[in-house]
Amino acid sequence: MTLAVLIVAAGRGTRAGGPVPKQWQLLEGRSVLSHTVDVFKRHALVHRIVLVLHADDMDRVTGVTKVQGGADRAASVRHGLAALQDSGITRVLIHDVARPCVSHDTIDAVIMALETHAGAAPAIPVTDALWTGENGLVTGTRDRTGLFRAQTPQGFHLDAITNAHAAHAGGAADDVEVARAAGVDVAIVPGDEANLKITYPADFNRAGRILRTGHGH
Ligand SMILES: Nc1ccn([C@@H]2O[C@H](COP(=O)(O)OP(=O)(O)OP(=O)(O)O)[C@@H](O)[C@H]2O)c(=O)n1
Ligand SMILES: C[C@](O)(CO)[C@H](O)COP(=O)(O)O
Repeated sequence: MTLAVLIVAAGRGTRAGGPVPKQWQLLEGRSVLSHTVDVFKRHALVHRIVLVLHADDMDRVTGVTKVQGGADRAASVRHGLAALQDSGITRVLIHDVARPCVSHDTIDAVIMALETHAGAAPAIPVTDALWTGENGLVTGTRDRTGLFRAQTPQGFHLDAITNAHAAHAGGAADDVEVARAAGVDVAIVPGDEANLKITYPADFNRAGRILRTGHGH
C-alpha cells in the first residue's frame, strides 16, 4: 500500500473574509496551510503530499508537489488525482486545507478502513434536533435518524476515485458523493469535533484554541 495525500487549497475563502484567502491567514503564528501540511508530513504512512493551489498562489510554497487548481473543488481534486497517475500510489486521502486541526487518530481510522473498503471518510452523527425555518420562525422538524456531518480526509483506492471523478457530471458536495455515484462503497469512521472546517471568520478563533491546547493532535 502506498498512500498519498491530496490537499485541496485552491479556493478563495470568500465566506471567511480577510485580506488574503483563509489558507494564507495566520493561526498561532503560522499559515493555516502550513498547519495542515505539517499534520500529514508528520504521519508515518504518508508517502507523498500533493498540494492543489490557485494559479495566483503557485509561488507561495516550496518543498512539496504542487498542482494548479480548477474552477471548483471537484476540478481541483481532478487535477490533483491526475498528478498521481502512474506514480505507484495505490491509495489517496483527499483533505481540505481549511481543516488544520485534523488528528492522526482520524487519519489512522480512514487509512485502516481502506483495508476493507474502497472508500472511507470521517463523520459525526447529527445529535441536535433539525428544524426548517422561514422568516425567523420554526416551520417544522425533520427526522435526524441516520444523518451525519461529513468531514475530511476522505480516503479512496486511487483507481476507484479517479474513475469516479472522470465519470461524474459535477455539482457534488464532496468526493464521497462522487464515489458513491460510481457505485463505490464508503465506510463511515468516527469524525472529530476538533476537525472543523474554517468557513466563517469566527472559525479562526476556534481553530486557534484547538491548536493551542493540543486537542486533536
Ligand atoms: N476551486 C476550488 C474551490 C475550493 N477548493 C478547496 O476546497 C476546500 C473546501 O472548500 P471551502 O471551504 O468552500 O473553501 P473556499 O472555496 O476557499 O471557501 P468559500 O466557498 O467561502 O470561498 C478548501 O480547502 C478549498 O481551498 C479548491 O481547492 N478549489
Ligand atoms: C468536503 C467537505 O469539507 C465535507 O464537509 C465540504 O463538503 C466542503 O465544503 P463546502 O463548504 O461545502 O464548500
